[in-house]
Amino acid sequence: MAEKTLNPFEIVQSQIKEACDALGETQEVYEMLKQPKSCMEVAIPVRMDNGELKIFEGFRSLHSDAVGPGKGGIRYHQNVSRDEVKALSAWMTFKCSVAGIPYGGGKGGIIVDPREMSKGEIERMSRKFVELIYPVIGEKVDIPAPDVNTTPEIMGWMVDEFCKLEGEQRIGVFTGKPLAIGGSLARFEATGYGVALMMKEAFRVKNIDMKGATVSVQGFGNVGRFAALYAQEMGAKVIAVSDVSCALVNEDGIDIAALYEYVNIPENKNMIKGFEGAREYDRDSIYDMKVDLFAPCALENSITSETVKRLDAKIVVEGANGPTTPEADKVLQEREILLVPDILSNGGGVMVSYFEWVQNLQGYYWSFEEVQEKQEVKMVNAFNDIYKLMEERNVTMRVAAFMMAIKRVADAMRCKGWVK
Ligand SMILES: NC(=O)C1=CN([C@@H]2O[C@H](COP(=O)(O)OP(=O)(O)OC[C@H]3O[C@@H](n4cnc5c(N)ncnc54)[C@H](OP(=O)(O)O)[C@@H]3O)[C@@H](O)[C@H]2O)C=CC1
Ligand SMILES: O=C(O)CCC(=O)C(=O)O
Repeated sequence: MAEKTLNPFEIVQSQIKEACDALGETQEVYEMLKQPKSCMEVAIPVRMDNGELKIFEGFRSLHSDAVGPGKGGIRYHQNVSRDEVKALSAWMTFKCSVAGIPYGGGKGGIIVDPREMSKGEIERMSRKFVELIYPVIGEKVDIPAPDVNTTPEIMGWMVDEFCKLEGEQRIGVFTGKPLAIGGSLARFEATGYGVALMMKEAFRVKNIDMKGATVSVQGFGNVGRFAALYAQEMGAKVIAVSDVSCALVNEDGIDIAALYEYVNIPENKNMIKGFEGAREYDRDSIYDMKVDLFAPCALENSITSETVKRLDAKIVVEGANGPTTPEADKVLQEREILLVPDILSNGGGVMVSYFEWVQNLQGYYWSFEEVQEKQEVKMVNAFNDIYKLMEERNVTMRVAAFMMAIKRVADAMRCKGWVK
């Protein structure tokens, strides 16, 4: 039977409800958290290269600013919707809370397939989007960053546009910027590096030696490729990866560094298809790999009540936001597969975005090693705290992460007198 809903906003609401119930939280807290504080919708006019005027639909949602300014990426994708952006902004609130950084949650998105646009068109659209959401973003208001199909280069255009409107340098308003204009070392690698750190912790608690442990990774974008690279560096054998073009399989381990170079060759269009060091299958074959650990690093609703039947793994570490549906969550729990939830495992990106913002505000910059060391300490501590709570309360790791996150946000709302 098909699942009742794959709407990410309904999914995040059910996750909030479950954690509020487990915490014995008040109805007021649930009511405050179950929807964003605001969600701006904009129509973005863009003059295309052929002279035609096209209007794109965009959103910026601020879920909560109880703990601090909103924080979260901007996504360019044809399947972006208002509900998706609202859900992603809520996950950001809880992710920042789990990471222990002083932010609330925000997220933006434009309904667009950037593959069909020239670089000039993407730049004009990005600048116009900033002009339109200018009233609701700011260094101490809501701080965007990259997400699916958005890059440091795009952040560079956006921060330039914002500073023009502001009339002064306010570079902390966007993170994930190029290094030359205030980006942080180790931000580009941060989300995938964090996913690999969480793989290491999950192997440790499951008593599996990471050296030689088998891993499959869905998605070979910013998150997937660095998760695979660092996992390999930590000793794991990455036997399968996929993107929209195909799945690649090599039981002896794929040479991820070589694949990384391959996708960066311009004629390969950022896709893994055609790489010679592995066999090629259709992209969804990634679900059929027998592995110790599966890392979904693409989009929402990857592990559903259908695809979960195909998984043969002991651990799932979520690199993407919202890759597992609630029904699939239950099946993983019944099968005693350890799931390290997105709001913990992909929190490395926003954590290093926070470090970038701190460096911008103080005008003093750290080394690559310093950033990664700080990231590792914070993420490993968060893993241990959540794992302990999971054991104490006999809940899943996802529920434990939401419980920890919601408690911190609820405490902040109480201190401000917003809820009882
Ligand atoms: N970037 C960041 O810092 C953070 C990102 N995230 C989340 O991680 C996920 C990935 O983001 P990011 O890596 O930045 O995005 P990218 O756009 O860089 O990469 C997305 C990847 O997913 C692939 N993909 C899309 N659909 C499928 C599919 N059906 N099967 C297999 N692969 C697929 C894309 O393939 P192709 O390129 O061929 O289209 C691409 O390789 C998202 O959920 C995002 O919200 C979470 C935290 C931080
Ligand atoms: O780096 C950031 O601020 C946000 C990254 C993001 O969008 C996410 O974690 O989903």
